[in-house]
Amino acid sequence: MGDLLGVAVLGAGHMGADHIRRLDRMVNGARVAAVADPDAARAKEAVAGTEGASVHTEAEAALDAPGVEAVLIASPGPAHEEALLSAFARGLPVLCEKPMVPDSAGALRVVEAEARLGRRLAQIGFMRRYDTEYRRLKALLDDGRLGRALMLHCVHRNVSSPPDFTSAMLVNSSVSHEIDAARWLLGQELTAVTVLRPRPSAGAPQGLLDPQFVLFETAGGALVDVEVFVNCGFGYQVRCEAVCERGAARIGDDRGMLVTAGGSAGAEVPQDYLVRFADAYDREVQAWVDATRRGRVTGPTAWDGYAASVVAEAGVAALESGTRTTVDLAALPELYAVTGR
Ligand SMILES: NC(=O)c1ccc[n+]([C@@H]2O[C@H](COP(=O)([O-])OP(=O)(O)OC[C@H]3O[C@@H](n4cnc5c(N)ncnc54)[C@H](O)[C@@H]3O)[C@@H](O)[C@H]2O)c1
Ligand SMILES: O[C@H]1[C@H](O)[C@@H](O)[C@H](O)[C@@H](O)[C@H]1O
Repeated sequence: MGDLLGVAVLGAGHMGADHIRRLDRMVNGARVAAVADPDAARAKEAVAGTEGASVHTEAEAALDAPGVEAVLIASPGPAHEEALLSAFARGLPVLCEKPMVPDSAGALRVVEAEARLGRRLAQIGFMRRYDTEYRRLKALLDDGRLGRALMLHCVHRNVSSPPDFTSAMLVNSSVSHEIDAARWLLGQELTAVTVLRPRPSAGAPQGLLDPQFVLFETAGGALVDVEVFVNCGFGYQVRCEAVCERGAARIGDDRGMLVTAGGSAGAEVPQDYLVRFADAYDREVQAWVDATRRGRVTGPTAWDGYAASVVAEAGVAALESGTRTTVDLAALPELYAVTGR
């Protein structure tokens, strides 16, 4: 390994371009060695000002480019399985954006491929685990002061959804974060899901079932509810309140700069995830680079990515059928039992 970890970034869209900037300017110990995007112009624009990065239209070409020692996958979810398996075949450590693989059969193939290697190579991009407020909530729940957690009340609002966003994606793209956060905060698997929906907002694109109300049951008897509203129009808001036996704790209240002017006072509300979770993404990528340089893999596992896909798939089935749907996970491979969550 050189002085700086050479990273190939696959996908130079919203997230990919932000991660390229982060690797180039924010994170210590890494450099962008190659970028792949079928849209070459987008890839070139994303690396403008970045020294020494080769540009490719094929992911495989970027993985084989000189100086590549690790991979950051930021292509759309359906492209992740092939990219992960290609990285595994080359023994390259990977940071893969969520969802790891949107369909659970593909996600299981990734888990099985890594289990066959007998060592972890993948960290999954559930960045909320690196957010300061989420980490404080996790520490509070773990120390037991409030007793057992009984319920999580979650809110996940986006200003607007991208043009190709579907009703299923409210569950398998947006709520995938709450699925992972709930599993992590509670240390329990999610076992069943029900999705209710009020009348769609007039502010949502025609035909999009937005908002939705998602209710999860957990193996330990807790309940997790999520209001997901991806065309709320007013701000990017992610909240979570844990209700425990001896107290409650809430994170995600908008406590940005308070502006007083013209006879009123108001807090700023972030407009997107790149602002709200900027620090979390920085810490996530720095932790990945640091661990990779030490020959280690930490953070959310491929099993966590698989579990999120299975729960999300049950959620989409529940949305479509209007009925409570149970979650059926495969057996946990030894690799993840040992590395734990
Ligand atoms: N962690 C988060 O909060 C967060 C936020 C946004 C997006 N994401 C995830 O990041 C990923 C990318 O999302 P986005 O919003 O940047 O999408 P995007 O559409 O803005 O960008 C995706 C890019 O990937 C390119 N691409 C398509 N197929 C490819 C392939 N096979 N190999 C390489 N590049 C390919 C596209 O041309 C496009 O430039 C998705 O998995 C998404 O769910 C995560
Ligand atoms: O892909 C994005 C991303 O994961 C964001 O964090 C989430 O808020 C959005 O709803 C989702 O569409």
